[in-house]
Amino acid sequence: MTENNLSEEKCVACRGDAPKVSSQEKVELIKQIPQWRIVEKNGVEMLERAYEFPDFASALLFTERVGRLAEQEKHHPSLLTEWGKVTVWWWTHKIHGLHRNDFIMAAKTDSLYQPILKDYVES
Ligand SMILES: C[C@H](O)[C@H](O)[C@H]1CNC2=NC(N)=NC(=O)C2=N1
Repeated sequence: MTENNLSEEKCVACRGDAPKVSSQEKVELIKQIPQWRIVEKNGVEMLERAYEFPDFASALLFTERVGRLAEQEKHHPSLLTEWGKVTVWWWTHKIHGLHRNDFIMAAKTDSLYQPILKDYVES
């Protein structure tokens, strides 16, 4: 399996006529982000992952960093921030489904997680 280089990729500007990922692409891409699952909500396929935290402050810090990443990439998630937990959903609004960008953003989101926990342990 290729190294998880998804997190180094950049999102492409996505248009309304952009193709959704194919079933085969989904199989390959989801292998690179094994903690994520593909769910369907209101007929829209999206990527979903819940991250655990020791408290609300660290959950909020992670939320802030995911928000900053979204602004940088001009691609935005749905976020549910609770005490000790942040649930993230990625999908492409314009195509009402999954684009490669969503898998890239999920991989980038994963890379924000460990540094938060590490800082917490060391604090
Ligand atoms: C106008 C603005 O660029 C668009 O609405 C962008 C913003 N962020 C986005 N985020 C996501 N996830 N999907 C989109 O289609 C999208 N479109």
